[in-house]
Formats: sequence, C-alpha cells, structure tokens
Amino acid sequence: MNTVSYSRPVTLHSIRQLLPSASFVGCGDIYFRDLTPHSDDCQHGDLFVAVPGTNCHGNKYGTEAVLRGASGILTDTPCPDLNASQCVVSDVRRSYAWLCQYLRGRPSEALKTIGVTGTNGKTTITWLLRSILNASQKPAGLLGTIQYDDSRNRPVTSSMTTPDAKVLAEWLQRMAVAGASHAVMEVSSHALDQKRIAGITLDTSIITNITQDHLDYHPDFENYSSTKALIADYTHHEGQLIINGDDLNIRRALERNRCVQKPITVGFDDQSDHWIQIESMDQSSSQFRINLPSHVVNISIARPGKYNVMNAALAAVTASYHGCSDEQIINGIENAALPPGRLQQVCSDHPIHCFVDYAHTPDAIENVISTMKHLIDGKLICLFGAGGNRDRSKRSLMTQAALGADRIILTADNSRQESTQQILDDLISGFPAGCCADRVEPDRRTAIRWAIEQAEPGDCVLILGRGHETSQLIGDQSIPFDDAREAKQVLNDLSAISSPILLKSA
Ligand SMILES: CC(=O)N[C@H]1[C@@H](OP(=O)(O)OP(=O)(O)OC[C@H]2O[C@@H](n3ccc(=O)[nH]c3=O)[C@H](O)[C@@H]2O)O[C@H](CO)[C@@H](O)[C@@H]1O[C@H](C)C(=O)N[C@@H](C)C(=O)N[C@H](CCC(=O)O)C(=O)O
Ligand SMILES: Nc1ncnc2c1ncn2[C@@H]1O[C@H](COP(=O)(O)OP(=O)(O)OP(=O)(O)O)[C@@H](O)[C@H]1O
Repeated sequence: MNTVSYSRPVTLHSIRQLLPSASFVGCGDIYFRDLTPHSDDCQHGDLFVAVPGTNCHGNKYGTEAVLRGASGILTDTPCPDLNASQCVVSDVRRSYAWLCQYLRGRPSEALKTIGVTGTNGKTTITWLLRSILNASQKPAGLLGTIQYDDSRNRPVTSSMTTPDAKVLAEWLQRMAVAGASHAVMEVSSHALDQKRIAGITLDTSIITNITQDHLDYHPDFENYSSTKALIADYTHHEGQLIINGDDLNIRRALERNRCVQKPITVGFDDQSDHWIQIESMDQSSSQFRINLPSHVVNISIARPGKYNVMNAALAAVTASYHGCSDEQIINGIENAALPPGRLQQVCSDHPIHCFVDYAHTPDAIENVISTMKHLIDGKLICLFGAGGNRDRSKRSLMTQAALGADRIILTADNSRQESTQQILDDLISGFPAGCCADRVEPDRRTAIRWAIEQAEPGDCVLILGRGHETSQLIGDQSIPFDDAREAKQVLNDLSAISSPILLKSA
C-alpha cells in the first residue's frame, strides 16, 4: 500500500470528545496519537481500529495491537477477554474514516472534490477531468486505479482504486498542502461499501454506468448497483450528481436508495439535460457535440467509441459546473494524456491494427468489439482471459460479449490463486452450441504471438483485460508482463521478417 510519509501526530486526541455518542469499556476515555486498522502497523499511543472485515473481525488482533503499544481499541463488539481500554461505536468503518479525515485537518474542506463511480470509465473520466482542470489553472490531484498524484505531476503508482480511509486522508492533505484546488477520485463499490470516503462531502459525483462486475464481493447485482448509488449520499446538497442518463440501472439504483437529489443527466437521448450527438469517428478519435450550461460545443477526444464520447461528455459537463470555460474544456479533452491501456494503439510497420484495452467486464468487451468492428475493414481478432478469485459468474458472459469478433483466443489473465484451466473452462462455457474458441492457450505470451500471426493486412487484433498492468499474477507470483510491450515485440519481429531489406540496412 502507498503511504505518504508525514511525521506522526504529537497531539493526544480524546476519543470521547471526538465521538461523543460512543460508549467505553474498561475506561472513561481513550487518548491516542494516531490510529490504524492493522495490528502490524500499531505504534505506541495508537488507537487500534478493530474493523469487522470480510475475512475476520479485527478484534482477533486486539491483543497483538496492545502488545505493540495501542492505547485502546475502537470496536463495534466489546471484547471481554481483552485487557485493554475499548471504545464501542455502532459503525467502526464510518468512525474510522471520519477520524482519519479529522486527524489530517479535514483536507477535503480546502479542496473541491469530485468522485467518480460506475462499472467502467472511472479512470478515463478522472484523467480527462484532471486535464481540463489543469488547462483551466485549477491544479487537480488525482486518486485512482493507475496512480495517485497530489497535483504536482509526480504520480505514484497506486495499489488500490480508492485507497483505505487513512491513506486517502493523507493524500487529500498532501493535495491541499501542494496547493491543489481540486481532488478528482475514483470511488469503487468496495470503497462505498466499506465507507472509505466517510467524512468527505463531494462537491460533485458522477455515475458512469452500472453493469455486472464484482459479484464475488457483492451478494447480487441489486446490492452492487445500490452500493454504487450510495455515492449520492456523499454529495453536497448544493453540489451536482451527474449521471449517464441513458443507463436505467443507475436510475433504478438511485430510486431504490430513495435518493432525494435530482441527478443531472448526460446522454444520447434528446431528453437528457446535456444531449450528446456524435458527429464523426475514426480509429483514433471521435468528434461530438453537446449542450453545456453555456452553449452547444463541439469536442474531439483522441479515442474512438460511443462509450468514450460518453466519458468525455461526463467530464465536460462536470468541468463546466466547476467554472471551466468552453475553450478550456475543448482544449483539456483534446490534449488530454489518456490513461495507458485504454484502446491504446500498438504502432508498428506491420500492416495490421493492434490495440491493448482494459476491458474485463462483459459490457466493456462488447463495447470495444462493436466500436472496432465499425471502424476496420478486415477481421477482428480478440484475445482475453479472466481474473482469478474474482466474480466467476461474469466469465461466461464475457465470452458471449465477445461473439461479435471474427476470431476468439482465450488465455490467462491474472489467475491469482485459481487454476487457469478452471478459469478457461468457465470462459469456454459461454460459447453457444456449435461454437468454440479459435485457440485456447494458457500462456499469454504465446497466445498474443499466435493472435497477431493470424492477422492479415487490414485486420485488427484486440488484446483485452489487462490494459496498463505490467505484471501478471499467477499463484503467489507476480510475473513482469506488459501486453503492449509483448505485442510490440511480435509486431516488430513480423515487420522485420516481411522487410528483409530494412533488416539488412539496419
Ligand atoms: C475485500 C476487501 O476489499 N478488503 C479490504 C478490507 O479488508 P477487510 O476489512 O476485509 O480486512 P480483513 O482481512 O477481514 O481483516 C479484518 C481486520 O483485521 C485486521 N488485521 C488483519 C490481519 C492481521 O494480521 N492484523 C490485523 O489487524 C485488518 O487490517 C482488518 O482491519 O479493508 C482493507 C482496509 O481498507 C483493505 O485493504 C482491503 O482491501 C483488499 C486489500 C483488496 O484487495 N481490496 C480490493 C478487492 C478492492 O478494494 N478493490 C477496489 C477496486 C475494485 C475494482 O474496481 O477492480 C479498490 O478500491 O481498490
Ligand atoms: N463509459 C464506458 N462504458 C463502458 N465501457 C467503458 C467505458 N469507459 C471505458 N470502458 C471500458 O472499460 C475499460 C476500463 O476503463 P477505465 O479504466 O476508464 O474504467 P474503470 O471504471 O476505471 O475500470 P476499473 O474499475 O476496472 O479500474 C476500458 O478499457 C474500456 O474497455
């Protein structure tokens, strides 16, 4: 986990003062310097936060934390066997996140905060927003799947999409100290469920879309989508809740949660508050028109796909509510550094098209394939696998979503502790009767080479699922592996073979 190295607080805090409704066991108050939910990180004078976790209850580690110097324990279940001061609250995760923000000086109050949730598009939208805000002299910090950045453009590789509450508070403090005006952050469904953003009031929240994912963690789709819609509860009542208005799953989830805030809709439906019309599209860009609060503007984004137009439109509308001018929005999107591994073209002299993309949900796979199918003349060759120890029920749906491709190659993704063969079998089960993969090859390197070798001039190879990732997780091993680099190597080898004259002169 990335932590920010700030010196430990020297002030002693009274938990009774900070959480007046809490009750106490074995003491009348607990004074603490800092707090941590992991016993290993406990230092002298810390409050140990016993989180009711997904694997076990943190109470299990209370003794260990006290031996390491914890001044007391924050818990929801008093522990009679524990010889330690205990503070009992009804919602440990919420109290923990709130205390983290308090200890770092409530940094979000010094920032305009924008939270982006949804199944797909969070990273793309946050990067677009950062670009627009920076183009508008509004320095923006960013927290998301690929990197954390305090606005000074010295990003750190991230370990989680939405960091744990303590790391989150530290990064927000770092942004405030760096002079950022805005914090743009991805908010995962795990983070919403675990209340990692409690203690923060978002000025604007965005919901991109809700389709199936993470049903290993959430009991069902309804729970997953309602959890996504919880972002509305963190949104300032005078702020904006901006949604993809074309997505019925979002509307249903907001209704189920009895959300009182009226969302601002962005969509291809002409009834949307902000109506998008696509003007043109090619393999490397899309042009569209949208009515922002001020005028109708024409915007270009350097990626194809209706879904990328939606991403850009959500970013544009959000930026306009944050005071960015039409010109700043247009320039910010047009010149944005887009996240690696999102329809990233692998360029070479070899006369085929090759893209690496992070599509790892059925909806994303279907979108990428349908986008590219309309933009190329040749065959579409699609390679993907599925992550292990993650939503197993989406695997057969991923295969069904890929049936629009002319050829399908199944291979390993991050198998983690699961058997790669089991994952491949789950993927294979998605083929309708009489239909099968063109090749099932567990070794991703071999599979990529084979896929590219099958392509003829004008064909397009889509390498899906791992996007920007630079290591593959197989068992307990993390093996360096970069889809774009692998593809580039194969393309270079093939272009060298087909251009012997070039080789000779090299
Ligand atoms: C499933 C999940 O989300 N777990 C997260 C959760 O852990 P948990 O509360 O379930 O912890 P637990 O393992 O049950 O342990 C209970 C308690 O005992 C403590 N403990 C445990 C062991 C020990 O030796 N000592 C000790 O004190 C733990 O710190 C914890 O407080 O809360 C922890 C603190 O916030 C997170 O670090 C941890 O994320 C794990 C590492 C994780 O991988 N999460 C992924 C699934 C995740 O959150 N991903 C999303 C993005 C998903 C996506 O879009 O792809 C993200 O936002 O990154
Ligand atoms: N608006 C969208 N609708 C559907 N699919 C999308 C959308 N935007 C991106 N995608 C697909 O999802 C993939 C991941 O995009 P991105 O990283 O922006 O989303 P994300 O929500 O951050 O994903 P994750 O939570 O998995 O990190 C892209 O490579 C693309 O295939």
